[in-house]
Amino acid sequence: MKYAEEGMQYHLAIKKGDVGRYVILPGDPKRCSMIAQYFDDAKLVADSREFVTYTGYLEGEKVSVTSTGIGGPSASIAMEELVKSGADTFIRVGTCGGMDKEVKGGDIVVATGAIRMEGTSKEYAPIEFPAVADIEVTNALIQASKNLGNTYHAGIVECKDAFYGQHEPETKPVSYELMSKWEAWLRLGCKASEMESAALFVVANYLRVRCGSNFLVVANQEREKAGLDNPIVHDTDAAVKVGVEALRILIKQDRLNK
Ligand SMILES: O=P(O)(O)O[C@H]1O[C@H](CO)[C@@H](O)[C@H]1O
Ligand SMILES: O=c1cc[nH]c(=O)[nH]1
Repeated sequence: MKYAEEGMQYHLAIKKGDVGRYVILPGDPKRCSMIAQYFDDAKLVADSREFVTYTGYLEGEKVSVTSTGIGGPSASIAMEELVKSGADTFIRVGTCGGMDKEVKGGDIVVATGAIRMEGTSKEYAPIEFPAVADIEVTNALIQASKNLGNTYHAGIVECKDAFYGQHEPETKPVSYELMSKWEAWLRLGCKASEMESAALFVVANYLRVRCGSNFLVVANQEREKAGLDNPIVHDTDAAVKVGVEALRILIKQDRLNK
């Protein structure tokens, strides 16, 4: 595709050499500078649309952080252009809403797989293909949560395109479908709801790269509905620290396995 100058990626405005093989993927562009603070010698390398990229070092290895924006369409663009620029290992660091009643605001959720109730992954793979996280990245995220003493939950997350379809389903013309599917996801033990992992996991499988996800739980609407205490937490630092620690684990493991 030739929309940009030779070697420059059209949306992210990065080229080969600008990013490391390891990339953290937050949704929110403003989370990038927070994450880059944990890198050594971090530099802003691009700021284009919703895609902000910093590159620095962890354990002496070149690493980057790029925001994906909200939803599968922009997340798939970020992953495609990062892979074209040399990346092969991704950790999404996001926020989510708890679903299972055990999952509380302030906890960490590590996704083992994602429900594909969004549109982007369907333009990559038939619906029978599962959106599954990479096992090495997932194990590193679980180990990182343990190392840092976080309360964490590993399991399936739901991905959808409409944030307000999750939070105000009864107001939508297709409430019957949104509410009955939500009930099924709850009965199946789904941990949390977010928006990008299904697309990222399917695109990662297609591109033969590794991707896992961890999230800060902002709150849990099911706890609220049941009259249980429902802490509301917006500070994503705990999830950022888990993502950075998991990257350190992966870098060391990859060196051993070389
Ligand atoms: O906090 P981020 O990483 O953006 O993740 C979550 O927050 C956004 C919705 O508020 C969606 O992108 C969802 O996946
Ligand atoms: O409830 C939430 C919180 C963050 N992101 C979501 O998609 N849903």
